[in-house]
Amino acid sequence: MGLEVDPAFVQAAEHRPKPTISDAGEIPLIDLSPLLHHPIPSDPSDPSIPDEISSLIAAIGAACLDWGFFQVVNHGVDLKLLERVQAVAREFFALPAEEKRRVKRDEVNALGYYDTEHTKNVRDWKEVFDLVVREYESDDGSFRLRNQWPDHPPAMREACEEYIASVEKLAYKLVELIALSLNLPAKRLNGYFRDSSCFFRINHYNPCPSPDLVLGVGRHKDSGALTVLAQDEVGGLDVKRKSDGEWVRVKPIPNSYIINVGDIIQVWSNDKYESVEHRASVNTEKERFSIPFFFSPTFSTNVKPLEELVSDDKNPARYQEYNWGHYFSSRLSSNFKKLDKDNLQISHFKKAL
Ligand SMILES: O=C(O)CCC(=O)C(=O)O
Ligand SMILES: [Fe+2]
Repeated sequence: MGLEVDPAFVQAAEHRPKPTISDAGEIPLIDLSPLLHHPIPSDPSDPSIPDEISSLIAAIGAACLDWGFFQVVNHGVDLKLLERVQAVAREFFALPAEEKRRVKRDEVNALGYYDTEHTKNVRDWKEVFDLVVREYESDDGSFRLRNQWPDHPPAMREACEEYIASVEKLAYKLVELIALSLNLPAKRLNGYFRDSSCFFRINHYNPCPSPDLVLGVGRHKDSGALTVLAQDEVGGLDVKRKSDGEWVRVKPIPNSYIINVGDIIQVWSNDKYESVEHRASVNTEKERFSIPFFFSPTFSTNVKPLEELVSDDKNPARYQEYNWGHYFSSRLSSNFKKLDKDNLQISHFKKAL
């Protein structure tokens, strides 16, 4: 295949997707149906926890430990809500470019439509629509998160808001199960999300003449606490398998969500649950949509390893505290355009032990 794309999209040779990708060794598939019959227990050491729930907590703990990624079914989010978002997404991205650009992100307001995002300073083969649950403006007015709703399709706002309300409930359940798997009270982490900075995105990947040279989203780790991702039937999400560093394609499963641990859970758990690199590959034939919900704490949160999970002698804290709001705004400004420097990573807060 020749160079049929703008060089701004072309990945360095070592980061290009291989023509064949392993679909062996799939990420764990977890059935959340025990939650339909039992409440989430509050205390991990409660002797009356039903076996079904203990097994579920153990499966989530093992998936976080071994993969940092898993898929869930019987998750309680009504499929119709997702289908409505998929329908409005299809309509929105099919609009003429000038129509989409009327709600375009800019240097101050980071929300709306955007088609020139960079991951690690290489342009992504994608266009996105971003919104937040809670709007925000920095004290000096230099950074703003203000939702921009297009005139078309008119149902976009309602479809997104209803979907997000339901996915947020799922995210809380998962955070509680993850807390229990770390032997913490179920609601140990909930307070951080009270005025959460949740971020919602619709990714649209057009077919590409050179899928061997570009990526829909370059390799990255999600910087929030937990991501709840819906992908369509096309497939293209690749996860870096922890056991051997190989890229593995995540097979689309109807009516499932892909869950991954973000950098904040990695820091809270003092590296027990690692945030794992992933990317989106594209193809020559089919457009693809993916819809991540990034569940993240209040911007004022100072993120550091949880005190209950560290001990000065055996397991000292591996990170210095960092402020989530500063981190988030720095990451957002680094994906706005190509820069000459690397973006902020949690490794910058790693302590020399
Ligand atoms: O498209 C996908 O499957 C992954 C998207 C992703 O990783 C992201 O938006 O952070
Ligand atoms: Fe991601």
